[in-house]
Amino acid sequence: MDKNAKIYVAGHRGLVGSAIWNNLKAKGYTNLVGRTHRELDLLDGAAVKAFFDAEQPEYVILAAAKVGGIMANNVYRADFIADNLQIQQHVIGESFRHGVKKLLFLGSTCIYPRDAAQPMKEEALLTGPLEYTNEPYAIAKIAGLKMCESYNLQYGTNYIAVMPTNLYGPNDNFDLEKSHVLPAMIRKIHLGHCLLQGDWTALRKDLDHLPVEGVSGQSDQCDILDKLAKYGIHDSFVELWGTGKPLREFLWSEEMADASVFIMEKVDFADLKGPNPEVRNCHINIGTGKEISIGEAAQLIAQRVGYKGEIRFNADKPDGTMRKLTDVSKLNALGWRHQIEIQEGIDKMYSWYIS
Ligand SMILES: NC(=O)C1=CN([C@@H]2O[C@H](COP(=O)(O)OP(=O)(O)OC[C@H]3O[C@@H](n4cnc5c(N)ncnc54)[C@H](OP(=O)(O)O)[C@@H]3O)[C@@H](O)[C@H]2O)C=CC1
Ligand SMILES: C[C@H]1O[C@H](OP(=O)(O)OP(=O)(O)OC[C@H]2O[C@@H](n3cnc4c(=O)[nH]c(N)nc43)[C@H](O)[C@@H]2O)[C@@H](O)[C@@H](O)C1=O
Repeated sequence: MDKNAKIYVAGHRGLVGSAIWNNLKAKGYTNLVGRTHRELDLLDGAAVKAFFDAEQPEYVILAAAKVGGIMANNVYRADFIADNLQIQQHVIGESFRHGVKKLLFLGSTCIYPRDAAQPMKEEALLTGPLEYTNEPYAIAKIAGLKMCESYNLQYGTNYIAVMPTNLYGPNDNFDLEKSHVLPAMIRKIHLGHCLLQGDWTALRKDLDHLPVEGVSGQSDQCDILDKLAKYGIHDSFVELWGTGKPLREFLWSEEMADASVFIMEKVDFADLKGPNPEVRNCHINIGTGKEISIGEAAQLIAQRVGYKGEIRFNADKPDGTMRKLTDVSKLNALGWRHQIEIQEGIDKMYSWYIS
């Protein structure tokens, strides 16, 4: 990609999009275009067309989506499939109609069957039933992957679909109900620590930054305690979801960004297609190839926070899939490998969170 080529980063304020934006800038790309959700609703097809008509980007990175953790996916099922299908239809469709040279689509490793052999290879796609808790979202992501593959095969476009594992990092979503597991556990254990230490200044600062169902740092102490208890945060223990037994893989968001830019710069669909007459599974898993249990991750967070209270698990909440370790041999063979391991990532994330 030419350093002054116009690159549209959809979702450029999100966890991954903001990291991709910063990575591109650091690599000397000078002509980046972004629109906030408020400036451009990607559900509005006419608005997306008008944006592409006006901006004519040469490259597109689609990191905008309706995204959330296990509870959000399981509850807002219709929104997750409807919104993500529309966002993909509009952005990939307008990229095609405007002759975009290359597009990167971000899917997710939840596209693989719940019981896929571990670690999960790209070829495992569509070989079995999906995990129920995020099936709508996964179906939307599979559709996005197939849109890229189908445009490439019918029209000769160069759209690459990447399937990231669980991601975490700065600008993550710390909502106590809708977020992914690492930001959720970091915030819950941080708030539990504040309670145990009687550090109401830090606790009120957190709630001022991100109120919980209307309870902010200015609220009465008893209202704060009631609300935090509803989310499992008590003065002597913190209650997390599930059994703590599921295994997860976690990639630092800034490394996800680096892998995304690496693929945009160095990998084309022609490299992935191979000799097979029936072309499928040209997508690329992006991850670390390493896993940790939710319980072990909670302990790493408690150590980093300095939390001395008890950590409990509530098995009435869903575990989701028990494992979803990615096979990253294709990514490694292409020349990219992660550097940041989970302990360092948790340290970095908590330092950012309390800064
Ligand atoms: N986080 C993770 O663990 C993983 C993420 N992914 C994928 O990576 C990509 C980025 O995810 P992530 O950065 O975590 O998500 P975020 O929620 O942090 O960022 C998504 C961005 O998309 C924007 N957005 C959502 N809906 C719309 C809309 N209708 N119109 C315009 N903008 C919209 C959001 O804006 P706003 O917040 O203002 O609504 C936000 O800036 C997604 O495709 C996701 O599926 C894949 C695997 C794991
Ligand atoms: C990236 C990935 O993310 C999602 O899949 P997920 O990995 O299942 O979701 P999650 O990050 O929320 O991790 C859930 C695991 O963690 C345990 N857990 C404990 N305590 C909390 C807690 O407080 N919050 C949350 N969210 N989970 C908790 C919980 O019991 C379960 O075992 C989908 O979007 C999927 O489509 C996808 O793409």
